[in-house]
Amino acid sequence: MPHSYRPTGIPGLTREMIDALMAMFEKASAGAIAVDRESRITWINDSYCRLLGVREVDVIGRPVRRIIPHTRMPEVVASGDPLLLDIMEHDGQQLVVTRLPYFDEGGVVTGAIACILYDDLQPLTPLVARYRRLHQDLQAARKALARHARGTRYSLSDFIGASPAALEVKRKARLAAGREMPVLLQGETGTGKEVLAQAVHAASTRAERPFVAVNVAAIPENLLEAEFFGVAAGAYTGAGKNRDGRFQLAHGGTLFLDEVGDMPLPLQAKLLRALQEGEVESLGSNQVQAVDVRVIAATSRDLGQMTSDGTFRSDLYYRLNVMEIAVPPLRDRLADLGILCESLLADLSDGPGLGAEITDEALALLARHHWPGNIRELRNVLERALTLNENAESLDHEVLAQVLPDLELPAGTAPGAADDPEPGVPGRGQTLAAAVASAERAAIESALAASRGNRSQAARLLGISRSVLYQKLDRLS
Ligand SMILES: Nc1ncnc2c1ncn2[C@@H]1O[C@H](COP(=O)(O)OP(=O)(O)OP(=O)(O)O)[C@@H](O)[C@H]1O
Repeated sequence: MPHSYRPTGIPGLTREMIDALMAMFEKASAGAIAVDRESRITWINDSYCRLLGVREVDVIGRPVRRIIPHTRMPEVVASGDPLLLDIMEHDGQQLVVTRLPYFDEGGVVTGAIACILYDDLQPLTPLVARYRRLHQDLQAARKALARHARGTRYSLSDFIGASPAALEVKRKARLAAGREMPVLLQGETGTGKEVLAQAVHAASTRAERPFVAVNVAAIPENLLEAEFFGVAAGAYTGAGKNRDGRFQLAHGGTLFLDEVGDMPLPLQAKLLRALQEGEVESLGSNQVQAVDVRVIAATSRDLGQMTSDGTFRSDLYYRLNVMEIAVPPLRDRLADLGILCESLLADLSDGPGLGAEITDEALALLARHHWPGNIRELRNVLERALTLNENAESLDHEVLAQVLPDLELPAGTAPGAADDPEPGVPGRGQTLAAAVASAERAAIESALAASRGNRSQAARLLGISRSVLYQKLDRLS
């Protein structure tokens, strides 16, 4: 066997030094053993003999592996490197061991010594438990980082709900994740379409690739094409270099087309071509680029009706609608109100078990609201209630009655309303910015309620463009 050398200048332990340490090993360890350069046993103490169930005379001179099959002493002899801490299995028992090589005067490995630090892992339980916890935290942090890197925050467990309607949505989402087909998510604003799109991506084989979201309604019409397909250098004044569109950015991954029903007809034709051919052409370029993109589209509008009206291409509709997931409005799954509130309150207070609970009367009050803004609106309502009720342990119906837009509640159901500010009217002690934000929020929610969640109509009622309404909704969520 080739013998290892200690690099010159770095003294190793000599047999003499080991002999001096032997007495300590004898006493402190649950067993100690030494081997020569051929990994034959040269010395073994009584406690190790007892542990192995052998007699010293029977093992001296024998290859150590014959007596202790899982020992790594031969490795230490061969490499000259110590194995300071290791767990070795022997006869179903786990032993914590340390192994050190020793050297002659010339720095050549002449053997190794091993001793058992613990023959019972019990004293190490707190350490092992701590290690496990740290390991789990590390895994969770790695996952969160990976999600962040690929642009998703949600997985399927973030779609909260246990009602039959919610379970059906999750079942379909799981099915969609296992296939490559396009998915169309149909549902009102704030029902969780983006949560689902991200969850489908995160559970699909494309999970490690990009997730790129584009809200068609939020982008001014004249910029949509460049946003989707990119711009070639010199395409127009100011286009200094090539700029990738969302399609190119999503290559290999998933493109989430939110509010696809708001796409102008000419762009629908280009989108259809990109999906059919798997290639795109940047604005101002005459070259096509191959793209491999899975599309998940979402809409709050009735695309079927739009195809009959001629405002949405039926060929594109069939292309996108290979698998449809109808996401129910909150009012149709009120059974989920309790767990939704629990989860949203935990989220708003930075962790489960922290923050306020919600009383049964408060839940009953919430169940009477129509929820035009769905879960986004529920989240906002709870957030405002928490602000009003900062130090209380539970949110009761009185607090919630103050923050629910009264439009959607029968008259007289807001106890204490006489003392409260009108919706949209600043409360005492509010800053101007907070008062303006709260008035704006109330106006938007009222408009959404009046238009039953139809955002184009709500934007008209508010006298703003759809894209401005979307920007405001984004800031509110
Ligand atoms: N089932 C759910 N469980 C927990 N949170 C949800 C759920 N659905 C929606 N949310 C929360 O509600 C907010 C709105 O969700 P999301 O953006 O996915 O809705 P959307 O249907 O895409 O809305 P829009 O059509 O207006 O873009 C987010 O804060 C999201 O976390």
